[in-house]
Amino acid sequence: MNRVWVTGANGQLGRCLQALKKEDPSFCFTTREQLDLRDIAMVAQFVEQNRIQTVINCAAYTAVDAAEIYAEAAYELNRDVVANLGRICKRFSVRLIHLSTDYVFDGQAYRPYPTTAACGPINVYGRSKWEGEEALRALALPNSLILRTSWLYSVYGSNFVKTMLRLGQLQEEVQVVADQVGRPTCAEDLARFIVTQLLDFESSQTETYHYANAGLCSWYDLAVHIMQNSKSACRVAPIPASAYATPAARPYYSVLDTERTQKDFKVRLPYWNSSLTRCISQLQATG
Ligand SMILES: NC(=O)C1=CN([C@@H]2O[C@H](COP(=O)(O)OP(=O)(O)OC[C@H]3O[C@@H](n4cnc5c(N)ncnc54)[C@H](OP(=O)(O)O)[C@@H]3O)[C@@H](O)[C@H]2O)C=CC1
Ligand SMILES: Cc1cn([C@H]2C[C@H](O)[C@@H](COP(=O)(O)OP(=O)(O)O[C@H]3O[C@@H](C)C(=O)[C@@H](O)[C@H]3O)O2)c(=O)[nH]c1=O
Repeated sequence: MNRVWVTGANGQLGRCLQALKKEDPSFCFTTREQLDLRDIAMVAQFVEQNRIQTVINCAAYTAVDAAEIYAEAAYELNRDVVANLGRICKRFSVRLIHLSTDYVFDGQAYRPYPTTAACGPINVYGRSKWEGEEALRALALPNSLILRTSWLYSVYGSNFVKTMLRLGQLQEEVQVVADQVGRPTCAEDLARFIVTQLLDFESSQTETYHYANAGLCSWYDLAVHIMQNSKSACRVAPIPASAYATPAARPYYSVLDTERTQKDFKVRLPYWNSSLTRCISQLQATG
């Protein structure tokens, strides 16, 4: 039995993985309250005592704007904790599936970023995630991978889709940035990909893959789709990022090239708009 440990179990992806695997006795899930990953001794003990063979690290500091102010906390979780987790995985010969982000890129490209493209994060969150990636690559963990994804949403937690649904009920108009483009990704699709494709992944070192839903759009396009699908009368007005001040800069173009993933795992990636329509229906059905 492959003993799998999912960290960040209360997060969006963690909860999607729970929805798929909670009843599977080979899986265990921990929240921050149950096991704070900053406690290295506890992490090592947990891995050893539970004879963990695979870790899916969904825990992260994901508050992009807050990271600009609380940079230390972001680096602690996204870089230092990841490096420690990697060392523990190496010591106990554990496979690590680590999640990362499109925000490791600078957004100046004009075609999708392959996994081999140079990174150049433009905010603290992106830099802290990238430094976490680099720490893992330096460890060269066998059978392990860094899985970058982008613009995650789900029925759980807070995300752009749920924010727009809420604003769509409250406001007559919402202004949304139209010059930042990416690939919205349904966390449920991602969770399914992880459990069906990655648990017996083999490699001699830590590999990098991209998983995102197919197609691409701007935040504005995404908001329009959300309002239309939820039958909201709220107007969506396109604005440039320069007109929407945020503490963190966001990349203009952070489209992940998923070709390597499609080729190596022989998978087709669902289109962002069909997965999004399904998620909106789920959210509306549950009120
Ligand atoms: N959200 C997105 O749009 C994207 C996310 N990603 C990456 O995907 C992964 C999953 O993201 P997502 O599910 O959205 O993230 P969430 O922010 O929803 O979940 C992260 C989880 O990490 C937990 N956590 C925070 N600090 C600690 C700690 N010290 N010890 C243990 N757990 C801790 C949080 O616990 P608590 O609930 O108690 O705060 C939270 O449940 C992350 O690596 C993220 O960087 C990549 C691209 C896009
Ligand atoms: C709420 C709102 C946001 N925006 C803009 C701000 C920003 O440019 C863009 C997205 O804003 P958010 O803060 O929701 O999304 P953000 O936190 O930037 O999302 C990112 O999260 C991290 C964790 C990732 O890894 C990324 O892949 C990405 O998903 O939309 C508007 O233009 N109008 C609005 O009313």
